Amino acid sequence: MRIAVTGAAGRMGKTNIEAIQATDGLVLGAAIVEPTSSLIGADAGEVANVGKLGVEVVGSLAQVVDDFDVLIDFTTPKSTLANLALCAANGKAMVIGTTGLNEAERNELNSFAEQMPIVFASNMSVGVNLCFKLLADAAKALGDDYDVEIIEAHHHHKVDAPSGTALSMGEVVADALGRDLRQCAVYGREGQVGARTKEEIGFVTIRAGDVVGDHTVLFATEGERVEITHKASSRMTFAKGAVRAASWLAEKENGLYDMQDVLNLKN
Ligand SMILES: NC(=O)C1=CN([C@@H]2O[C@H](COP(=O)(O)OP(=O)(O)OC[C@H]3O[C@@H](n4cnc5c(N)ncnc54)[C@H](OP(=O)(O)O)[C@@H]3O)[C@@H](O)[C@H]2O)C=CC1
Ligand SMILES: O=C(O)C1=N[C@H](C(=O)O)C[C@H](O)C1
Repeated sequence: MRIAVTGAAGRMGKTNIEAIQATDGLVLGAAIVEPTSSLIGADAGEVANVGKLGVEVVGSLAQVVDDFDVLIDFTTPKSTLANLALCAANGKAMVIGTTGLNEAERNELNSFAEQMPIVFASNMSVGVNLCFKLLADAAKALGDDYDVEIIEAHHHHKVDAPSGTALSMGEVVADALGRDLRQCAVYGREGQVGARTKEEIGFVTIRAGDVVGDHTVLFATEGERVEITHKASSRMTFAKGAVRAASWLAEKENGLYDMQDVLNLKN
């Protein structure tokens, strides 16, 4: 299977190329960077520090549309939507890890899934996807007596907040408790905000140094606290998930899938 990687010079793009290179049955078909990038023409393997791969970095996905079967895209919401349009028009599948999409952008992504198979997940790691399951169980067992707060930490380059994973965790917990996250989320607190309401789900964002990605969901009541924590120490955990999703997508029907589908964690 031939895989294309957009954002090929980014933190995840480079790691995805490394993971493709290390996976039997997958080959890098194309590597795409921004049209203004000085890396256009370079060897994609050299950009990703895995040695020459004989794939020239290009500045436009349209230019290489015949060179791949599945696109792995970890870029920006605007770039992801443009790439979706091109892949839908050309019968390609996509694995999308981009976070920070607003509601309208999410809806647009969802509608592309009628025309093509898509795996879209805020976090491709096995551990976080297991945590989603544990969180639903914990929220159902603990119920409304426990305050829920979600704390996430990432490196100082990250541009969206809260992280996509923190928001997904919030959605899982809110669903399990019969709440609508859009109504009960509280993003940071400052000043005379008043006492906490029972319903709210609070989000705390830390941006510092080179933290790859830490997430904790805290359930607290009088007398005890339960914390479910995941810590990523290497981006390779996300890249391995992305290439696993790309292989899994082969022969899949059009539709929107997530990593729970890929990992068979839904039951
Ligand atoms: N789902 C998951 O498991 C994970 C998701 N992520 C998400 O992935 C995204 C990327 O993260 P990260 O790699 O750290 O970010 P980076 O900024 O390192 O990489 C993004 C890359 O996309 C490139 N890009 C932007 N627009 C275009 C375009 N129009 N065409 C081609 N390339 C483009 C950027 O190029 P330039 O630098 O030239 O602007 C950059 O190289 C984020 O949304 C992040 O939250 C990250 C890790 C795991
Ligand atoms: O930007 C990152 O780095 C990460 N982004 C994803 C998110 O927003 O949840 C996943 C991971 O935590 C790393």
